[in-house]
Amino acid sequence: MTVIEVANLSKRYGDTVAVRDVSFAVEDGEIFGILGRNGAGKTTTVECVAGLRTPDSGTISVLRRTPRDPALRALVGVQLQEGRLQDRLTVREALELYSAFYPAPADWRALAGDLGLGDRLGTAYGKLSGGQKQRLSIALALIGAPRIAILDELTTGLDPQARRDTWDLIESVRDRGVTVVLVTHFMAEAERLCDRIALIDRGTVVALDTPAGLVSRAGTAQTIRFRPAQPLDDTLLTALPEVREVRRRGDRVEVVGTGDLLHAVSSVLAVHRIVAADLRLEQATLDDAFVRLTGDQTREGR
Ligand SMILES: Nc1ncnc2c1ncn2[C@@H]1O[C@H](COP(=O)(O)OP(=O)(O)OP(=O)(O)O)[C@@H](O)[C@H]1O
Repeated sequence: MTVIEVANLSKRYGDTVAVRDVSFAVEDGEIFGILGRNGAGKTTTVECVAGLRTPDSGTISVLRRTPRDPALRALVGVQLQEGRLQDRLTVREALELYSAFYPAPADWRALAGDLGLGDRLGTAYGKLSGGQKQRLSIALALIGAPRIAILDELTTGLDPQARRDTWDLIESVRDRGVTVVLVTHFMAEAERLCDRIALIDRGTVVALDTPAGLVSRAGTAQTIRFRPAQPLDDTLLTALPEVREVRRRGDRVEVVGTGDLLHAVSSVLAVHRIVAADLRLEQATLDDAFVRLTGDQTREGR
């Protein structure tokens, strides 16, 4: 079931075109990534979806309603980049305050416990670590027991461990049955978490696919290395549409190709009863795909 549908969304600020003709659909229960470098138009897109900005053109439907429908307030939890709280507000006060906004809020004590904030209820926001602030902002996005959570640049500024903890949290949010829209400029984050990704560049969607789909769509080469235990005729491999090149390095074979290369090569080896020893696959990453699909030479904004 589609829970968010964005069709031909455009938005400009004065002379700056922030978003141009963006379309995508988010399915129930998925983690949907909006990935792009700084200034690509990600925040503008999700702010329109959250009803915080008015598009210049295009249509948006969220749970079959228009974004500003008051009924959505309890159904969509939003954690936006500038969601800072007052430094002196404690975790407990913030949670109580926010739960008062909703008709049927989640149990904030349980939520704080689930998010590892149970022992921080009396701590002032200004005294929390970066990771704890992020946990609190996730808790506040979930306090209304929403069906959709929109999380924008959640892990920016966190150290690698706190970032990984936050990834686990996002997965646990999805496991509660909440659909997650995740805005990020971190490739590794999108690759690890997202079921599907809309890759946004200069205000437009340049590709929309699974992480693996984006990698193979970019046509970035992968390499398989192995040592055949029986004699191998290279033409068996070069005949495969997935294979671009077969190289020999001593007793090792290197197969360069695209698509589902590993499956294609291992099927041929199995048919000819050739055992591949020390088999290694060097996979292209989403990082490589990003560079290809956006034509980004500077590799900025990763
Ligand atoms: N309120 C605003 N007024 C004028 N220009 C804006 C405003 N908000 C965003 N922009 C511009 O619109 C473009 C898209 O910005 P947006 O914040 O949507 O991108 P983003 O992909 O979320 O980037 P970031 O990750 O840096 O937040 C940028 O060129 C930005 O400078």
